[in-house]
Amino acid sequence: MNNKVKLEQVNIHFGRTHAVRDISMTFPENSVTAIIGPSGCGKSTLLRSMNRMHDLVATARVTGKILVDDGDIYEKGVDPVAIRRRIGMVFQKPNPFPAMSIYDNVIAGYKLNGRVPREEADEIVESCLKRVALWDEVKDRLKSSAMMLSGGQQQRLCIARTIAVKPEVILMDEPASALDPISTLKIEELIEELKERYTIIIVTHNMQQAARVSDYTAFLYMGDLVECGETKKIFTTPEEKRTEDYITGRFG
Ligand SMILES: Nc1ncnc2c1ncn2[C@@H]1O[C@H](COP(=O)(O)OP(=O)(O)OP(=O)(O)O)[C@@H](O)[C@H]1O
Repeated sequence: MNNKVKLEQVNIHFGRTHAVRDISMTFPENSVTAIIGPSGCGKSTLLRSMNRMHDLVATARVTGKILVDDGDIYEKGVDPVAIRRRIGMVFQKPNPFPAMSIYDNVIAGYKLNGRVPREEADEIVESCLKRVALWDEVKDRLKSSAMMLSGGQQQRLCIARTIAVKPEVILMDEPASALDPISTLKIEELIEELKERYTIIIVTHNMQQAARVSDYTAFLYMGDLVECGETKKIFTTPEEKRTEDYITGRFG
């Protein structure tokens, strides 16, 4: 399998805090990789480095290489906005644009490329909403505010907005942790489907969720990558004692 994203000796500092320490690993194309580990171990920090979110944080410093299709996304001259289009992000709390309708939320990012003919926009909205299994629930109220939707529906809308810009990689930061069990299940099923087209990297606190949705798992502890490999192996026969202690609930 092709490696879509490759990290080479990635270090991330916030001022004097060394949040991510010398991490090298790969993320295979069309697969789901879960990043797990106790609170504060650097999961979100690592995830955010993969679409240059730290550019917006004055104290943050990212060193090493982050390669997508072998191109370093931090290389001089690379436009971070173009990177964020290729590498989309879904956050913990659903964040639809509150003043926009359901329809406008889906097409908002795509429209940044320029004017979009009505028919093309209609097609994109319908196909993206179908792909996140929201179409049947909202097709009769596309012009209603996105804030009228439930939390789980809002999160699926945000995923529709993310895929509308045709990303290659989708980063998800605890995408279901603010949702009820049924909405969580829907998001997990959706992740399974999305990996056919995208490379997915998900941060989760929920070990069962990591075991259910991911093909590969990376375990981080205090900024270090302790172990990374096939999810089945990490959860049954991990190499490192710290991994075993964490997944069996002995700490964290
Ligand atoms: N913007 C920031 N400024 C300063 N320090 C930060 C910033 N973001 C993260 N950190 C620090 O980096 C370290 C890693 O934090 P991070 O949020 O990545 O952990 P996490 O594993 O995602 O935790 P959680 O599971 O609780 O969300 C922590 O020590 C945190 O305080």
